[in-house]
Amino acid sequence: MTLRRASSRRGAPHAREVASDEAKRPTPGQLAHVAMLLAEVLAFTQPADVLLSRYFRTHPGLGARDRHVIAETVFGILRHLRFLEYMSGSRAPRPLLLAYFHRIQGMSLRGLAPLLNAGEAEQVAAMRAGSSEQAPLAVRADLPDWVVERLRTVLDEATILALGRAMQQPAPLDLRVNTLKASREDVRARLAAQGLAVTPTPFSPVGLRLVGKPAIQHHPLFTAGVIEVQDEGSQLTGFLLAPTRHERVADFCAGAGGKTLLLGALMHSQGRLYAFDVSAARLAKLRPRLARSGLSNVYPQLITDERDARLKRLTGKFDRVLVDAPCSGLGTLRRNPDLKWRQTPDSVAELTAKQARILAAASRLLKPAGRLVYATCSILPEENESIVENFLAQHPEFQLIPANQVLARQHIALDTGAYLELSPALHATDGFFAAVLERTP
Ligand SMILES: C[S@@+](CC[C@H](N)C(=O)[O-])C[C@H]1O[C@@H](n2cnc3c(N)ncnc32)[C@H](O)[C@@H]1O
Repeated sequence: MTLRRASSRRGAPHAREVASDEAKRPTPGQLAHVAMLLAEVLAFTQPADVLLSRYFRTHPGLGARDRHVIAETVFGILRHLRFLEYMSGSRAPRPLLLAYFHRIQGMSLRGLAPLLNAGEAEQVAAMRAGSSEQAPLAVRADLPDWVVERLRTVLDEATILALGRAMQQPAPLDLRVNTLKASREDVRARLAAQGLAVTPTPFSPVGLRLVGKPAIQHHPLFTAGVIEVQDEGSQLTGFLLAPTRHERVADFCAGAGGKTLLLGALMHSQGRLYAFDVSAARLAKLRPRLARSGLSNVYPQLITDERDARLKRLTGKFDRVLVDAPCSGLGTLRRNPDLKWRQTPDSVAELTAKQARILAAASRLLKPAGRLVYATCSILPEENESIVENFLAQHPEFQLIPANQVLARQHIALDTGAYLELSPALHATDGFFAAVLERTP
């Protein structure tokens, strides 16, 4: 409404609006693909990015522009699903995507008209009138009710709303510079000289942040192992563990090795760094990254689970252990907006039991005075501080070392208190949690 009045005053009724609607308007073909893909995605049986890749493989005729529009629209709808459902009163693909173009993309009814089927103009007109101002907090924050309930135990309403809204924004692309191969400043200067908008990350001393989403995977700096893609929050776990040369270090849940590579570089490729994981497929992805990185101190180890006999033989042998625990991933909604609808209270209950078992098993690897870092990319208190508090209650031989002090010793000016707790609303990182624990000497 406001936009219309403003246009009329400038004496060119709707001209800008029409031009902008035309730029935003998908083709009927693109819209049909979005509706088909959305029907699969909204079943929430598999991750949205997996379904998206499969859809593009089975529709090879789609051009780059089509793929871009389809992917952006599906992810845009997932980011705003709760609000769109509230506005359209439906979870069917067609009303959701019309609500998305009208209420999120700001397309007018007139702009949408060429795409509408019979009866849909009335539906869209009804959506225009609706407001979410009076809606429950969970709708305004675009989060499931059960997540909001749990957040309410530790956060006030305004913080939950800010968090939910920040999670709706796409994440920037954070890079980690492999300091074995180059300095952050050198890499920044090279990327800037190529016209990329790049700035140093505010907290991690080895991070760079890129605006937009340039395809960095084929960049010579990437293929030469000088840069890796890694969120700034993840980078900071390395600085909490702070491994030094000549130590024996374990990355207990190494996966494809995002944090392993950073730890190896902080150790200057010296000492011994064991990368444990239960997934052969994930450890296999670590191999080419290791080859690019130039690290020679990393030993990938496939284990059956946290009770593997090999781990028993290593009891009391490590100086530092990182537990980057399997978690709900609810801190990564900027990248994986479908996760908020794929996780449930039951799946989180299973995860918390596993997290407690893994943390207890990993702690047994430490020498006296050894350091343990427990980290998740979750925002739920039960996966974070509750796990740590229960662990400390059952393991009096460990104590909590304030994360802000550990970071300050490394000249990282980031004070979120005794725990590292990052939020996209405050720190422009994923939602992230980490605690530093030390075994008494
Ligand atoms: C959050 S991901 C790790 C991500 C990885 N650290 C990185 O930075 O790329 C959690 C990992 O824990 C592994 N995992 C699950 N159960 C485990 C267990 N019982 N012991 C060790 N690792 C486990 C999963 O296979 C998964 O790779």
